[in-house]
Amino acid sequence: MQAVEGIHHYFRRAARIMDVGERIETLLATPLREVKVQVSIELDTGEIRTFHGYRIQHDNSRGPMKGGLRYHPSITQEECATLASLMTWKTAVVNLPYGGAKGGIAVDTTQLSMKEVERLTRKYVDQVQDIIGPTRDIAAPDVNTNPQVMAWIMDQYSRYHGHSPAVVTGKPPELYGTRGRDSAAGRGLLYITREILRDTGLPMKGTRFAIQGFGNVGSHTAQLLWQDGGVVVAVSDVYGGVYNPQGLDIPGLFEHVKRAGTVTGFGGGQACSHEEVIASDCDVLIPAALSQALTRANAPHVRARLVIEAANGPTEPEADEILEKRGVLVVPDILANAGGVTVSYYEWVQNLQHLSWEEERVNAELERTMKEAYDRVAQLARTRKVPLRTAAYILAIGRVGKATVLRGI
Ligand SMILES: NC(=O)C1=CN([C@@H]2O[C@H](COP(=O)(O)OP(=O)(O)OC[C@H]3O[C@@H](n4cnc5c(N)ncnc54)[C@H](OP(=O)(O)O)[C@@H]3O)[C@@H](O)[C@H]2O)C=CC1
Ligand SMILES: O=C(O)CCC(=O)C(=O)O
Repeated sequence: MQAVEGIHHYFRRAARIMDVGERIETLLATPLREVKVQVSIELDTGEIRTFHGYRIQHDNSRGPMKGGLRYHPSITQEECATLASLMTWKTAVVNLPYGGAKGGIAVDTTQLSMKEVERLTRKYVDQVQDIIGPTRDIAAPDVNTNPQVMAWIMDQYSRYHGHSPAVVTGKPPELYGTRGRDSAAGRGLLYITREILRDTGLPMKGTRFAIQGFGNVGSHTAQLLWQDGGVVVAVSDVYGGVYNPQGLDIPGLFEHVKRAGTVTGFGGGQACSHEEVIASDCDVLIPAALSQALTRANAPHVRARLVIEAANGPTEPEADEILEKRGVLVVPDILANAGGVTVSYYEWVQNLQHLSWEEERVNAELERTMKEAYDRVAQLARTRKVPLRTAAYILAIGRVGKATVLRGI
């Protein structure tokens, strides 16, 4: 089953338990707007190259639409639409006054120079500037985009509409970005991990984590869990993985990645494959790369007691079922990785109010928001006797559905 269908499956399962009816189900599942644009740039060689860009706006009943921008060769309009819907449910789970959106460009940025990525980003903004905006749709980083890309988005949009820092979040702190956004998704995941470990009776100290993906989310997650007493036994990136049953030296690994650009070849552990990371002997598995990491083929081999979804859509429904039957508890993406968009919200609030918060305040607000969301989801899971994922969707669909009805269809 495709990632796209998988996420719709989770939505439909919860909507049917709630008995929202077929018409409301269709309304909530259908994006408000899907935009596909041509993004043509001149390469450094003078050659013209054309890429496809997307921005999908899923729902705005609870506020302006919000979601990241992904640069990846395999991104499609359908995948963007699914990820946009995931943003609607995620912002609702953490009760932010936002809807959901997602965008992307089908491009392999490893083949482009920085100047070319800048031209690509600015051209994309030229093509979507009339449908985004601080009160309409606010972009943010996702796979292969970063604070520099966000700065170009802000600059290009401002050329059309005047100074507009609030059109995008995840900007560099020197240019209206908030303190704490870079590590926010990992930090939010840390707060959720503390809660779930407490509920399952595992202490943080000594608990063994395996993390797939060592980008923004995966690397901050590894560092924060390690600082909190966790033992990170395996990590991987696109080139492969590294494993040490005694725990990887995380500061040493960071040094290595800075030099080598990959976790592979790190001397503090043994090389392992992607699948060996998934099946590694650990207590908690954290997929923090792309969707569909956990499939019906590898789910039977997962040895962790807990899966905490840092990536969006990493677990196929068949894998989800297998994990549930095997008693592996899954903390869903729309709760576990919501720290990123939560701190994006704080950045937007600061931009609108011309304020700059201290990092302590950002982290304290994030902790409160994540704990509150966890409590609501865990309580719903207990009372409804459903998995955490279904409970999170029930909470989100309830909030979005109510806002939709109150506003009037
Ligand atoms: N950035 C954010 O604020 C948020 C991101 N997310 C989600 O988290 C996930 C990761 O995003 P982010 O960290 O921002 O992205 P990055 O681009 O920063 O990092 C992605 C990481 O995944 C690795 N990777 C890619 N393919 C594979 C693979 N097949 N096996 C193992 N590792 C792989 C990459 O390796 P390499 O470096 O070698 O290319 C890189 O380490 C995505 O699903 C994203 O949607 C969710 C919430 C917020
Ligand atoms: O920070 C944001 O606005 C959204 C981040 C994102 O794309 C995500 O949570 O998947």
